[in-house]
Parts: sequence; structure tokens; C-alpha cells
Amino acid sequence: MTRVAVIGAGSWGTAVSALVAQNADEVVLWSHGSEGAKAINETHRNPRYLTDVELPANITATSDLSAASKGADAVVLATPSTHLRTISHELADTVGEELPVVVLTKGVEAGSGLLMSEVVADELGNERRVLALSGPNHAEEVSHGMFSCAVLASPDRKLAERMRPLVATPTFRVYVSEDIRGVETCGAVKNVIAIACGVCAGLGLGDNTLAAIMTRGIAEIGRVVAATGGQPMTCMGLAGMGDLVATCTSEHSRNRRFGEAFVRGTTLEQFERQTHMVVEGAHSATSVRELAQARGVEVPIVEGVWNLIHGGLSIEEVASSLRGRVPNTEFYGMGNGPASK
Ligand SMILES: NC(=O)C1=CN([C@@H]2O[C@H](COP(=O)(O)OP(=O)(O)OC[C@H]3O[C@@H](n4cnc5c(N)ncnc54)[C@H](O)[C@@H]3O)[C@@H](O)[C@H]2O)C=CC1
Ligand SMILES: O=C(CO)COP(=O)(O)O
Repeated sequence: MTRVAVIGAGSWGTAVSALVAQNADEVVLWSHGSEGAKAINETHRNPRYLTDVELPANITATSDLSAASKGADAVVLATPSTHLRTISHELADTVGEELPVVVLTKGVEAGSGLLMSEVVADELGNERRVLALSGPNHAEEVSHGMFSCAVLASPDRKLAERMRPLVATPTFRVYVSEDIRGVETCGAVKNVIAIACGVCAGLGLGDNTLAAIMTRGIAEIGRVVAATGGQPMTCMGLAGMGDLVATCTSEHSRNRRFGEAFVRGTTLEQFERQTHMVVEGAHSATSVRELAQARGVEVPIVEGVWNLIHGGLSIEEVASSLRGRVPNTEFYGMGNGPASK
């Protein structure tokens, strides 16, 4: 009998609970609100996210966090990054030291510069049982069984291989990686780059510009990965290049859509309120910028996105500052030289 707790009933938590339900006997999905939990139990549908997806019968929902996690054989965390520490703290009483915890959240914690698995380990202890699942995986497609690939990362390869059967399905192909730092760093930074792509698309700029932002974006991601101790090759994988392409080009990407809406005058608060969705890249713009400054890494696109959303600069001011930079050697700071000019 396998019982898995999925904490967070947004789009991704809901989609992953349906994946896990194919492999576990019982999935308990924790929803932030009691009305959402009640509706899932009564209708087998999430009333707010992925509303066209019928959830398997072995998924039940609750808004009681300890009821969700008590007796679980594994925990999957799918809350927005800004709530992850509080939720992990609240889970500490019911989640034992050895229980595997898979983190789906993408981001870097503001203030501490910690990756999401590190925030979880800080609250729950025993970092070696914490894994990260990442990749080009929009919930809207995964939940309809559209073929996708992901990477499950843990410094303990045997643990990643042991946990893979919990999330892998015939249409959700899961690779393993020992580079959890690289995988998580890629996932956080690519969301910021996607906002920049959305802004460019919203301005009507062409494919060349979008390709330039994505490619210089992966150079930025590579420098931050190198600075956080991740492996450069991870940037070429599913969590890096793969997720960057999906996020920067997909109609499902809330980060790209926010960038487009920003050009039309929509604020971050308005976008998140209207969609009930988290724009992680807007939050990561602050924390990745802090992290990069602390490590002496140049991240001009991240800096530009931060200046637009939080720094009060206009699109023209940011564009002209980016265009005014003197082009450097293409791959500087990606494990082959200094991280800044
Ligand atoms: N949507 C997707 O396709 C994917 C999302 N992710 C990541 O998964 C994480 C969760 O994103 P989504 O499931 O898309 O969420 P979402 O944006 O669809 O929904 C927002 C979530 O925030 C929760 N929430 C709101 N206030 C809260 C509070 N005070 N405490 C705890 N939770 C609260 C809501 O209940 C809901 O679960 C994010 O870090 C995202 O980057 C990763 C891969 C794919
Ligand atoms: O991380 C995600 C997809 O892998 C979700 O973020 P976006 O919705 O911005 O693409």
C-alpha cells in the first residue's frame, strides 16, 4: 500500500497528483482552501485549475495539512516558492526524517538565496532525502497525457532511481540527475528569461530577438549555475534548455504571458489576481538578482526584468541599457573564465 501526499493543488500539483495516482495506491492532495478540497472530493475535478481534467478515483483532497501528510510514504511539494518555507515548517511535525520529499517548486528564496530543496531541508532536516523534479512540463499538456520528459534530481542517484517509478508513466518520461543544484538553478532563472521574452513578444519584436534573449538567457543561466556549484552540462538538459524553450515559447507559460500583459499595462498583482496563478519569474527576478550580486555574476536580462517590474524603469530605458552593453566573449563565466567582465 503506497500513500503519497501532494501538497499544493494548483495546476502543477493537480497534474502531478494524477501522474502519481497511476503508480501509487492512494494520493492525498492538499489544497490551500477547503472549498477546493470539497469540490475535488465531490466532482473529481479541480474547480479552479485544469478544470477539464477528470482526476483518478484514488485521489482525495483535504485542506488539513497534517491529515494529508500523516502516514504518507512520500511527500510531493507543489506550492508557490513564497509559501514553501511556511508550509514545510508546518509539515515538520508529521514528516519524518527519512521520508522522501520531491520538490516541484521553482525559485530561489529571497533574502537567503537558498534553492527550493534547501529551504525544505532547512525546515524538515536531512537534505539527502530531498529531490527536485523539473523540466519542460506544462501542467495543461501533462494532465492530458501529452508526451513530456522531465528530470528527477538528487545527489543520491540510487534515491532518484528508487523514486522515479512514482512519477514516471508511459507518457511522462523521467531521467535522473545527481546535479540538484544545477537543475533547480536552471528552473528558477529560466522563468525570469521567459518574462523578458514575453515583453519582447508583446512589443512585436521578431523571432531573431526572441532567439537572442533565449540564447543570451541560457548564458546567464549557465553563469548562475556555475556560481552555485552546479554542472554546466545541466544547462543543456531538460531542466535548462528544455524548460527555457517551453517557457519562452508556449502559450501556456504564465511567465511569458505576464511579460506580454505587462507591455499592455497589467501589473504583477493584477495578473496574479486575475489568473489565480503564480508568476515565479517575477519573484525570482528579485532573488536571482540578489544571488548574482552576492556571487559577482553578471545577469543583465534578469537585471532588466527586475528593473521593469520592481525598479520603476521604463521598457525603453531597460532596452537601451541592454543594447548599450559592449558584447563580450560569448561564453564567459560558464565555468571557463570569470563570471563578470
Ligand atoms: N504550472 C505548471 O505547469 C508548472 C508549475 N511549476 C511550479 O510549481 C509551483 C506551483 O505552481 P502551480 O501548481 O502552477 O500553481 P498555480 O499558479 O497554478 O496556483 C497557485 C497555487 O498557490 C496556492 N496558494 C495560494 N496561496 C497560498 C498560500 N497562502 N499557501 C500555500 N499555497 C497557496 C494555490 O492554492 C495554488 O495551489 C511553482 O513554483 C511553479 O513554478 C513547475 C512545473 C510546471
Ligand atoms: O515551469 C513551468 C513549466 O515547466 C511553468 O512556468 P511557466 O508557466 O511560466 O512556463
